[in-house]
Amino acid sequence: MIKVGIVGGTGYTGSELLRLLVRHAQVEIAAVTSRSDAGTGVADFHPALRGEIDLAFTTPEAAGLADCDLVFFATPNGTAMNEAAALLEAGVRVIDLAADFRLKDLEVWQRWYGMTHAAPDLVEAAVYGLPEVNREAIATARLVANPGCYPTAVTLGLLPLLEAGVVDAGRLIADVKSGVSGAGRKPSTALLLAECGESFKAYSVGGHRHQPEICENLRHAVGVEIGLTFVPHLVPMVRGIEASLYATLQQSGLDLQALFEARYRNEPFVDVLPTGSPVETRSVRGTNLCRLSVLEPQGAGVVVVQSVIDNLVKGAAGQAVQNMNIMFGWNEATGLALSALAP
Ligand SMILES: NC(=O)C1=CN([C@@H]2O[C@H](COP(=O)(O)OP(=O)(O)OC[C@H]3O[C@@H](n4cnc5c(N)ncnc54)[C@H](OP(=O)(O)O)[C@@H]3O)[C@@H](O)[C@H]2O)C=CC1
Ligand SMILES: CC(=O)N[C@@H](CCC(=O)OP(=O)(O)O)C(=O)O
Repeated sequence: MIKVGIVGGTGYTGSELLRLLVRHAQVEIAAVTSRSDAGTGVADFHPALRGEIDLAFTTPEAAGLADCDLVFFATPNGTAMNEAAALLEAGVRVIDLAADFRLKDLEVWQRWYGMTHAAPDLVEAAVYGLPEVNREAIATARLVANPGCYPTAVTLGLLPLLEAGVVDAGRLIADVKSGVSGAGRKPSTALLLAECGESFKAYSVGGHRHQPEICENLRHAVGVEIGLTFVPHLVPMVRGIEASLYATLQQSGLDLQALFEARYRNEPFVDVLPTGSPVETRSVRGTNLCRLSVLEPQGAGVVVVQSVIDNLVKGAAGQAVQNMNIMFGWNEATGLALSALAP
């Protein structure tokens, strides 16, 4: 049994961590923080957890995080970078669900996140927590940068094509849609039902901070420069990401289905669907799965990959638990045997 702390237990990814960790056989939740709800019972705040947890939220300062074996930061960007060094020094392992340690290029990070990095030394030491690429490094990591939700869906979808060198890496397109929980629980007018319900829109078309994260992932994995047009959209649903990915094939006559099946054959959380199967977010809702489909419509030389995840699970908390399992040498799927909530 290890002791874990969760910083940010009232947010959407913190809630999802709680849902997964209360039933995790190897974990004791020792502390859950919220500055605004300190003193409130965790199960009073999250009624779905009644009978599962007997703790109250504390402030981060009073949480005794240095006594934990592992601390998850489910906090806004720019939070963990101020706290991680002291925890690591105290022997605590850290998984940050935000973007503080995701990009190795600090200049790019500072431009996109609009702040000066408080712990540049730790950026180098951090391991990007995408198990399908970095499993070995995650196993020995003290600090894991949990990937972004869009980058998880897009990277897993494009990786087999780029690793095999069969598409033009300079002209990739990711047309991606997210449910509103991707924006977090903090109130904003744009996320009111009357603003985003019965409507569908693209946003950040001119540039989104996940584009450099995806490019860095793919460049790191395959060693070639990546050109990617990434356009996110907001869909009036709560959970889920669907990524439609387009790439120009440089070879003909490929068995794309076999390529994808071979790449992910041993991956517990990537499911390559049979050709022609429906690819829908509800098939992964509440699970840690990424489901993929690959096609070359009309044999026209353009490959279309569809990738679906639950942004709060494989896109955040589930992937963080998967990383924890790897870091502590447990079966990677511990606590993650989840059925999809469909319909
Ligand atoms: N939502 C998603 O689908 C995904 C989110 N992420 C990332 O995960 C992180 C958390 O996201 P999400 O759960 O949606 O965010 P929320 O806005 O829903 O929750 C944020 C949580 O952090 C706490 N918090 C805020 N500021 C601080 C601070 N300075 N110090 C300590 N605690 C703080 C809040 O509680 P309080 O203010 O009371 O302390 C709250 O519990 C973000 O970085 C996000 O970008 C990553 C992948 C997917
Ligand atoms: C729908 C929506 O608003 N999505 C968020 C994704 C946020 C997120 O998860 O950001 P990180 O992964 O970088 O922490 C956005 O586009 O800003």
